[in-house]
Amino acid sequence: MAKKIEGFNFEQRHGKARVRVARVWRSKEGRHFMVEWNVSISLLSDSIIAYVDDDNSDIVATDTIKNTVYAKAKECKEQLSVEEFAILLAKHFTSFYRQVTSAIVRIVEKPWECVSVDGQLHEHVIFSTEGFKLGSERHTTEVTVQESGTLQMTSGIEGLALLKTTKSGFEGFIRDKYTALPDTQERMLATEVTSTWRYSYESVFNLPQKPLYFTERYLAVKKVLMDTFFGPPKEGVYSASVQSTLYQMAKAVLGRFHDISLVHLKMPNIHFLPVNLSSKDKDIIVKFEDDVYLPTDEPHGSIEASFSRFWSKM
Ligand SMILES: O=c1[nH]c(=O)c2[nH]c(=O)[nH]c2[nH]1
Repeated sequence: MAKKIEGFNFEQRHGKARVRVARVWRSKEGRHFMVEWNVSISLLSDSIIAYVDDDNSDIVATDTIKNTVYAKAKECKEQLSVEEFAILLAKHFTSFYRQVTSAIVRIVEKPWECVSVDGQLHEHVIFSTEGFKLGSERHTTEVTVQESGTLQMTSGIEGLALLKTTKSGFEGFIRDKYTALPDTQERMLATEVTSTWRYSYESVFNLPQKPLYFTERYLAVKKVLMDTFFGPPKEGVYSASVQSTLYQMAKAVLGRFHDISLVHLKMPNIHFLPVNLSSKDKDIIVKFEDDVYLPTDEPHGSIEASFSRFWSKM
């Protein structure tokens, strides 16, 4: 909350950013589960004496904030979702310290996946898994918890790179003296999806109790996003633009998951340029026939949008 000091508005928060922690759980059967989290915490309070009076008596040291991440990871005896861990931390800071009015916890989970050999989990196949390999897309979450227990909660995905080699076109756009792009009904469509979705749970006292509920939700949302991008397995689905595909993806998420009230999608259009090469004397070296492309990182088209239900508070 903004405070007035000496004729100025003043807002403040403090915390620790990028606290890295890994946690392993070992089941009775000898299976290993592991997560690696990168945790950033901000604490909000009404106290400004550290800023204006050189009085640190209301400050939770950021070193203490960091240590709490490890202590709470240790206390979690059962595997839990990244969302649950974020809420657990935020609840701790708002209930343990009278100065703290709300806590914002953001966590990025590194995509360690169990290694499977020939389709089976490695190492004594049934009883034990100790091997992991790094995947690509990352599961994210950000929760804000107030001392009253009021909750705002989003989850998301970063770095979900998707590409299809057909069933994509772009035509009928504005044509003027600067336009060079031809209409096409056949092109490569490539993007790297960043998405966040807001859950409608508004209190820490009113959350699904099923273990790993939010991990399951994350996997289900990812599947809906991907299935909508690619369409049904045999026939696929035609994309008239990144905008249209993005809308279909967002609509599918809101249509499918009743406890998601808002979805934001950022989908850069990563260009694969047709290669046409000819020599100085006009001999054609390479003629593009939807086969040879020049992949590029930049520039890229930038397309993003948010969709929410009418009753959403956002
Ligand atoms: O799907 C697209 N949307 C655009 O807005 C755009 N602009 C462009 O040059 N190519 C594309 N493709």
